[in-house]
Amino acid sequence: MVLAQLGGSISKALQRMSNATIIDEKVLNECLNEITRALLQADVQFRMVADMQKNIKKVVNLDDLAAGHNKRRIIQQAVFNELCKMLDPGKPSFTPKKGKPSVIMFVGLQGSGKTTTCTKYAYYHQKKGWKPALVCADTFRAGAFDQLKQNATKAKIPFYGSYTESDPVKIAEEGVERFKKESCDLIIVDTSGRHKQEVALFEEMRQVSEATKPDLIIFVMDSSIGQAAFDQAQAFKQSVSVGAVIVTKMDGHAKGGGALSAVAATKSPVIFIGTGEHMDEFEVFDVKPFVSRLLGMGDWSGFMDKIHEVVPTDQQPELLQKLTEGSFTLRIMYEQFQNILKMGPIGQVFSMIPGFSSELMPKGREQESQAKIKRYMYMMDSMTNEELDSSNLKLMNDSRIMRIARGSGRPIVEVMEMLEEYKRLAKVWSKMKGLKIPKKGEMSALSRNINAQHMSKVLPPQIMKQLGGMGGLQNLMKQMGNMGNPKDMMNGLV
Ligand SMILES: Nc1nc2c(ncn2[C@@H]2O[C@H](COP(=O)(O)OP(=O)(O)OP(=O)(O)O)[C@@H](O)[C@H]2O)c(=O)[nH]1
Repeated sequence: MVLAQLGGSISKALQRMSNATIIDEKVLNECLNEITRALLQADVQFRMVADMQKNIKKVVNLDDLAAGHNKRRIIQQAVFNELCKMLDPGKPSFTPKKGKPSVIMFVGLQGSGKTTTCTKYAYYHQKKGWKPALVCADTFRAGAFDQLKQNATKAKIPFYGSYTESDPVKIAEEGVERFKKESCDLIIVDTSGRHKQEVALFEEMRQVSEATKPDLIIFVMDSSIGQAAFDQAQAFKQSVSVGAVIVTKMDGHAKGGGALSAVAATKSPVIFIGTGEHMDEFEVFDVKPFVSRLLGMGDWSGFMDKIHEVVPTDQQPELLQKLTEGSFTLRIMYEQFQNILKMGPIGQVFSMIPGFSSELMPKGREQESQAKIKRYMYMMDSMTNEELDSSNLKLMNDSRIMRIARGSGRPIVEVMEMLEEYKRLAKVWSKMKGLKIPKKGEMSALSRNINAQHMSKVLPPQIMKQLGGMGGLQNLMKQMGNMGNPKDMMNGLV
């Protein structure tokens, strides 16, 4: 994975520092120098690295460190924040609205993966119910139109282009106009790839932009781009108003630091990343989880943030009590997963089991979700009885998490995800006040003790609507009567 080496080097530097008995200025400097070297070796721009070092020094107060605070955590947090800052311009990009026509123009260097990414972007939105269309305004590269046509046909997305017209501005204008008339809500314009020295091509890009008045210009960038990245990206930004970035080929082994610099140069957020050549190898990008993974922290900060959200003693005493009483343990979650897998992928039923709502089993993605549940179960297979029977997440310290990841052969971030899921479920269950929580092999207790009031609290609103509100739910539960397990609950539904 791109940037993995950089992440590894930074983590090592932090580890070495935290092994020191006393963290004084010398130790901190050594650590920061090591991080600086790693960033430079990964092709991050010098000025950015220097700024980052200065900023970290500003926020890390050595007196605090001497007072026995968790040094590693403080410095790690500062490094984490700086890396996030590098990738996060602090303002979101334009977000198109379904049903309302938006023109999205793609620009980027030759071979950056622009044409592929245009189709991935269209396909991603099409799956979510949008009506996308593709316009090929790349008249520079022979074969560009054929490539777009082929991709678009495969994904059943309407496209527009020409074999004879050589003016990209004309094609772009015509295409946009046509798809607006056809009520497409996402009109994607692919332009020719260019290099910053190609003045004429930059001028052409400006003209396409002026003619089509895009709502958003996306700069597509190959993650393997090296030191030249910053200047290249800046050249694009200066010519047209780039509003978002997509980084491609994140599945490769390139150093990737250049991509970090280029993102900073455009001052625009990364919105997606490309992770392969196939149409669906495309992911929404989030800065914090990305940097966490980069530093080998898992999504630790998000996880801790959420724990604090969920378990602050003063704000949610009831939840804390539930969690610490052991009412919903990881073992119970494991058993619930077993039940789900036994039942097979039958969408709607999952919403009938408290907490196992559409979030875990999104409709249409049951197979994928099943695989995820299985992975969670492998991880739980690597847990000790103490861990499975405890509902105190504080028990799950770094070394336990690492051990579970190693034992199950899964990345740390997935263990964090699984614990995150547990936390979500524990939260839902805590709302089931007064309900007898099923013990091992006692799933039937759930359906005997549950009442419509409890159920309505945990069912997603759309399911409640489908059931006909509270009245419908009460009827359904009456019908279910003494049915002993969730499978029977399902029979009442389908
Ligand atoms: N591994 C991998 N390959 C990718 C990814 N995105 C694109 N590619 C490949 O990169 C190559 C170039 O992609 P194109 O889409 O043709 O690039 P382009 O930027 O449109 O090229 P120009 O029109 O010359 O500017 C193709 O072989 C793609 O399959 C990705 O996320 N991962």
